Amino acid sequence: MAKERLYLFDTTLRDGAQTNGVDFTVADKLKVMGLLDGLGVDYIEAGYPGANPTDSQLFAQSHPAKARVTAFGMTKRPGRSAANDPGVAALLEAKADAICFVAKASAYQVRVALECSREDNLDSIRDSVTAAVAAGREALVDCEHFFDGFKEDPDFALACARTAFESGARWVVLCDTNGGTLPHEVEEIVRKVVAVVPGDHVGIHAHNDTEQAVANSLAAVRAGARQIQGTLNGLGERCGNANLVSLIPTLLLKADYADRFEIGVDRERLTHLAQVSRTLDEMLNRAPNRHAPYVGDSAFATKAGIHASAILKDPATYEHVPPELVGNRRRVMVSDQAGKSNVLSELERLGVAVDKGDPRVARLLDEVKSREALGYSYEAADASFALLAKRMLGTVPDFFRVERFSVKVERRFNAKGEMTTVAEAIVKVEVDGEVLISAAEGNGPVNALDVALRKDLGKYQPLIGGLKLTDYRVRILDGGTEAITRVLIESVDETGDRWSTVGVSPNIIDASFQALIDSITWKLLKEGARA
Ligand SMILES: CC(=O)SCCNC(=O)CCNC(=O)[C@H](O)C(C)(C)COP(=O)(O)OP(=O)(O)OC[C@H]1O[C@@H](n2cnc3c(N)ncnc32)[C@H](O)[C@@H]1OP(=O)(O)O
Ligand SMILES: CC(=O)C(=O)O
Repeated sequence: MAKERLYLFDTTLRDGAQTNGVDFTVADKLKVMGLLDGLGVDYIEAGYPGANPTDSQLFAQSHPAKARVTAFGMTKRPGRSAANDPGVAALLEAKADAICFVAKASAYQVRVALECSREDNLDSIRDSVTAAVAAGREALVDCEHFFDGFKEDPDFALACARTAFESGARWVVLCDTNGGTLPHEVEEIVRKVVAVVPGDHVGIHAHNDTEQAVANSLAAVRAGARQIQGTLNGLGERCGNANLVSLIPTLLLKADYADRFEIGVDRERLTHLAQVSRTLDEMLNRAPNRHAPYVGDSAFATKAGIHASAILKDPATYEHVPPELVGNRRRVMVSDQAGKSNVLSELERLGVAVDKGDPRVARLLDEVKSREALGYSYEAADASFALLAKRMLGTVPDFFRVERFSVKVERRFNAKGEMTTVAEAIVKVEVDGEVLISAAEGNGPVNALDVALRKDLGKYQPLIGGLKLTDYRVRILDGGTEAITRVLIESVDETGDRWSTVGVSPNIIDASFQALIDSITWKLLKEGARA
């Protein structure tokens, strides 16, 4: 049986731009358009020409893309014709393949927000769509508040949808604008709409206010809608829009959808999905959601020993799809929830071949569990675990020995007479029988200690030149005076490799020192340094 075509409409650059804290530049938008086009979405809603200088500038140039570049804006205002409406004029002038008009589809919204009559609203839809089609553009109508409007007055909501379709709109998009509609309601209402407007002209635009935007989009498809609007990483107003990064793999990998529908994204492009998702987060300076379905760091990670044991026999035992299909990877972590299988898997990743029956595996696992009881966390500190494992297997040389360190924090007047806080550290290390003393200042005690430690490591100095600290996290594990501090440090080197190390102590400087020493030692081991 021939598959039906399902269209993907991305609004990362329009509804996504309405996300609290998100602010795209023209350059950002062009980059995201490239990512989306590479992925294979059908429509890219790039912004709202006339609403702000960024979007006006963006739509002043044409965009050679396989996807249909779409300009968003409202229908003409009541009381004037489309030909006399500056908002509609900006849309018609925009260099775009398609125009998506937003129009109210709720009698209540028409009365309260637009303060016009129902007939005026229908006229705005009719006149605006007709003008866009006459100008040779593909027209879409986002029927705002459609589901709430339908519950209140189905005839008026349907009249809005029908007017859009009969005026020439290629797509009539049903919007759950306030995001409160549930999947069973969406399914029921969309079935009624497709009896009036053919399903291959109906789209769904779901918001995530009850965390069901993805489920609502799938419900609409089951009921007959054939366009899904959504955003990368679920960006969007308030709680966001339907997340295309979750929807795309579901449509391609789950039989109920994959067997019936074809989308513009193919299995090869799907392998870039995790990268696309991370690139957007990086551009927006947002920490990626570790628990994001399909693409998050934890999406295919397991801590539990029982799971790890089965995964090593066959990954399908605990994975709903293979991670490589979406460009993600499997992670088997070592922690206090682990069994020997977790340790073996991690050792294999580190290139260490050990037999499951080797008593050192059980000893290493016991050591990890006792240390985790003291506050260490190895699942978040891959390099510290690797060092612990390699030490127990006897393969870590003593590259250097820190004989002593001191750190001083002083608040004093500087030369300009301003009060400043200065941190200074002195470190005495022995490398190959040679004693080296380094002193450094820093913007805080840990920074001063880090700089002093890495200032002179004798013969190893050329190997650690590109090492940098990129993240420093502190967690106090017990309250009160018995508090234990856990420090997690992330480091990066000149090759872009990243690793994390951990230190635990009642004293924050001491905990930081342990994590710093592990980081340097891991770098030397990675470089193949010899003692
Ligand atoms: C559900 C959604 O996400 S819809 C998308 C919403 N996105 C945005 O609003 C982002 C971009 N918007 C903007 O930059 C500005 O709102 C602009 C430039 C579009 C308009 O700005 P202003 O002219 O100052 O109007 P303002 O934003 O205060 O109010 C919106 C006006 O549009 C009217 N309006 C709202 N929807 C529609 C519609 N579908 N058709 C016609 N008019 C509409 C409102 O009634 C209101 O009219 P009023 O000024 O007579 O009260
Ligand atoms: C159009 C739109 O973004 C909405 O109704 O949610």
